[in-house]
Amino acid sequence: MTRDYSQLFPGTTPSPTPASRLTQLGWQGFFATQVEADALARTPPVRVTEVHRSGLVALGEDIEVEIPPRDDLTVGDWLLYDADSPKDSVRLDRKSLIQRVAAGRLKYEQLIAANVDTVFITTSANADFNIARLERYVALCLNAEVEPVILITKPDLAEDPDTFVERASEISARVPVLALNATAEDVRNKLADWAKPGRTVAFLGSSGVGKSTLTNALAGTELETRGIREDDAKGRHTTRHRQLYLTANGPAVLDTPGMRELQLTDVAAGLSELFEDIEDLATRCKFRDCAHETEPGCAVQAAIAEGALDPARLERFRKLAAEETHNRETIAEKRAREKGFAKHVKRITKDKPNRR
Ligand SMILES: Nc1nc2c(ncn2[C@@H]2O[C@H](COP(=O)(O)OP(=O)(O)OP(=O)(O)O)[C@@H](O)[C@H]2O)c(=O)[nH]1
Ligand SMILES: [Zn+2]
Repeated sequence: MTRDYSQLFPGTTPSPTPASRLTQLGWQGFFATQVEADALARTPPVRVTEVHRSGLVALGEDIEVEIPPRDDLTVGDWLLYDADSPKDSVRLDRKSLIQRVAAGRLKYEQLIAANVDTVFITTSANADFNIARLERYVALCLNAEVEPVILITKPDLAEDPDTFVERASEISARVPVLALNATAEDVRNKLADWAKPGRTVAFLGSSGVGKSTLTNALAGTELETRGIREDDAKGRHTTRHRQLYLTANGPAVLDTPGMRELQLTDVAAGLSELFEDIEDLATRCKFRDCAHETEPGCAVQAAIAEGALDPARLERFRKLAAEETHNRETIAEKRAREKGFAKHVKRITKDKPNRR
């Protein structure tokens, strides 16, 4: 089976509507430029749409394949599928990667999703609205190299929806904020700047804020239903959804349980980006190790005194930074332990090649 993938390279005319299966899957120039055309024909690109303990499901232009379990892969990854040896399919470089710290005594990083373009951080214009949580999500997105957009749902039920938009807009000038009724007709139009064919989006937010309603609105009646299947392996009858939905003329929509409970891990870069105003101020403190508390010559406290910095924002920055440091240290300890163990294993399995 040889296919011509040349039309998938950037700079060529886009395929006629409806979008090709690969475009629906979120195939982009970023990935195409990583591979020679003949390699694409030999080992066609497939995208991981589901991860199970028993293996991965991946879809391509006209193939659906299963790949043995690999802990270096996650939903959204692009692979060059090797039909002769599926486990050796090569992963293409990621455009973005969302991770979390798994809960439990031993914290470890868990890959949540790869190659998401836009995360719609979703909250409602009601008691769910919480600036600190929004900041946490924004930092997480920036760190993952994902573009964050804040959506404020249920404006139709709020007395003064504009105040929520104003408050969310203060988080960062580079994060767009939109109020939208998730149950209204114009959802696709309002999200059209980000939710287009060839792109991958996800919704992040608390239960009940409208994530499913928005997902359905984007998918419309064109929701890819072949992904829904029955699983009665445990004698129970539950409907499970594919974790990556394809839409005929819209984006790929990622909907995984893992997206729901995200904590901070290794997001130092995202935090610096989000709180760059405070970091800028801190460079002007008299002492390099200033804790911005009662030190003389503290530029951060001076800004608070002048009313230029909200003390609550400094507090939130401290809390997020402390959480990030704690998570990073716990992971570093665990890695050090694992490394010791890995060395030990390597010594006894010396002749076996190590895939990672
Ligand atoms: N009036 C109004 N109702 C909304 C809006 N957004 C969501 N709802 C309603 O709120 C309820 C919860 O919406 P869901 O889409 O199920 O919320 P969710 O975020 O997917 O919730 P989980 O699946 O628990 O994570 C539904 O009854 C929606 O119709 C909105 O903007 N306006
Ligand atoms: Zn200071």
